[in-house]
Amino acid sequence: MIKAIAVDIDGTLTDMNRVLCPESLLAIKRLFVPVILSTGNTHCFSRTVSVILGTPRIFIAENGGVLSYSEDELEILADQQVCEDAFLRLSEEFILKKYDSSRHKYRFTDVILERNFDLGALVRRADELGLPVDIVDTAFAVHIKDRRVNKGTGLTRIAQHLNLDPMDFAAIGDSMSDRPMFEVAGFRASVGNGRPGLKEISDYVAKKDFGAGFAEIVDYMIEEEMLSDSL
Ligand SMILES: O=C(O)COP(=O)(O)O
Ligand SMILES: [Mg+2]
Repeated sequence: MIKAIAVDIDGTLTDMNRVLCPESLLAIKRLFVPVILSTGNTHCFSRTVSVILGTPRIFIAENGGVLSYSEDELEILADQQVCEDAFLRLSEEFILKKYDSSRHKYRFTDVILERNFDLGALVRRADELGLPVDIVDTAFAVHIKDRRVNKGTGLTRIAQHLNLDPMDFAAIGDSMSDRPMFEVAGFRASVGNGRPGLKEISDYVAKKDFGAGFAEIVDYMIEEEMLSDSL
């Protein structure tokens, strides 16, 4: 039985403009298991989203670099300096622009870039140089992140905190940054707009995109009686 849900924000609960889909809110209201947000966004953004959606203050931010356990308890699990060093090294060869650099001060563990360069070439070069980072494209931004964390390590730690097993979770998402949490969860579902590399390891692929796809997945799990009614 599924005892909790880990859900991505951008491209899963929102549309491509990062606007919340009304279907997402209605679907969250239909759910009777905890909904844990799992996102590449900052902890401040994620916290605000959790307030307006009415989900727990337990969530995964910065792709597992930052975890929140309560209103005021954060855990920082990655080293932003390794990402800054990688950014500087790669900037010697590529014209890279930090995404929304004025708001970068709210990020604790990664560096995010605008998607205005040859991503494949950047990833290859980072590998050649042996930089200790992952470069992940979420379709919204490109993240340079500490290799030691991802949404899967985040989900494993959050599950421990809740006295659950990661297999007790359903994971729902759209991009390759969701793949590590799909690899540890007990049930995985992609929205229709999800990346092929995520869909291929999904147990259920929604026909619909964005929030309508998320709602379709929630309805499927309820109809199939996959959700536990006691935590
Ligand atoms: O931070 C991003 O680039 C995308 O965020 P997401 O993980 O909620 O899709
Ligand atoms: Mg996403």
